[in-house]
Amino acid sequence: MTETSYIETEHIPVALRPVIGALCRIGSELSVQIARGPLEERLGAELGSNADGDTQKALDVIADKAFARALTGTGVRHYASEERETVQELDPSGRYALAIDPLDGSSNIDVNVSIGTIFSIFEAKDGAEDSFLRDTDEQIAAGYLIYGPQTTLMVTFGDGVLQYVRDPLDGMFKLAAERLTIPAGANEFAINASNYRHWSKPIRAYIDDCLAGKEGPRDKNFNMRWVASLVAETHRILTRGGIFLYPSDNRPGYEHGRLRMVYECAPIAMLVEQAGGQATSGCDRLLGQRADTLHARTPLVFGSGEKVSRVCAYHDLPEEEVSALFGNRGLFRA
Ligand SMILES: O=P(O)(O)OC[C@H]1O[C@](O)(COP(=O)(O)O)[C@@H](O)[C@@H]1O
Ligand SMILES: [Mg+2]
Ligand SMILES: [Mg+2]
Repeated sequence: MTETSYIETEHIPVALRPVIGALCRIGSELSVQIARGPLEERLGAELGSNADGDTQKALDVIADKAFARALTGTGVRHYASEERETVQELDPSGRYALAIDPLDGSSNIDVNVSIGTIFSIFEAKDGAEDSFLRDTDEQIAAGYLIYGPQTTLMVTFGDGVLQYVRDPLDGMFKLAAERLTIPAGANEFAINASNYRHWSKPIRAYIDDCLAGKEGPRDKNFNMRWVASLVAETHRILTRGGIFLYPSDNRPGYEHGRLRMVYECAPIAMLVEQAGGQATSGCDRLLGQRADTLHARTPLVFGSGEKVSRVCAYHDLPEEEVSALFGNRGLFRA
């Protein structure tokens, strides 16, 4: 089988078909391994830590090596991975630079909850790092694979979001939807609320007002979700709406949040905008910003546009308003 026989290619730009095909081939293999769970050799075993100091699990390393190998010879010149300190050259004459989070949500490997792979593609520059430390608006493609009850590829080439589902009957990724848009009006927010005491006042005020529900200034009830897999949260929001926040907070090392710009936030932001939503680093549009190091972190807020703008508006409230208890927060009372 050639790489491109793993996915229906009609909507994929010709030059990128080998790259997307290779991602789907490895995604397919990983989905089988992940589905076997404990029948496999300890996928969730801790091996040590990666360049960024995060714990590295066996599956993080397996996925990284498999993607690097499969992408060699597909037109990828520069390969940047969460699991590697520096950029690796795969194909000196390749046209593309690909950044990858080979396994996202690795705390969920052992508990049978959705995990995934996130990727971002640029036209390569001569400089390895220069190919990634640039305006995120210059991405030419972005997407993720999610390994859940269904294995799905969500991808954009800058003209809307395409959804492909892996058919377990023949292992082929088949087009399930195109021009996907984030539904408006879902009353769901996703944030790791255990960090409440570390957040800034505007983030606390925003969440306080959601929690106050019908009795608060928002005058409606909300639901909260936290899967701890960015791919799973993104998939839910692309499918039924809502908002995701991983803000900066005052824990040491979290001054810029937790998530990484190059291979997590930039590709998710491109997908979200292509689906009609918004993505910011709290207030400022994320696309258009650039990372200054390969593993740099950034706060991330994304989801349906109206909700993301509201988070930004809380940052503009005067001090007495963000400090006030929700009952007294006058400006947001309808
Ligand atoms: O454990 P926390 O602080 O809630 O962080 C959860 C976040 O960390 C991540 O798992 C980080 O990704 P990795 O598993 O690739 O390191 C995200 O998927 C998720 O949104
Ligand atoms: Mg991740
Ligand atoms: Mg990861």
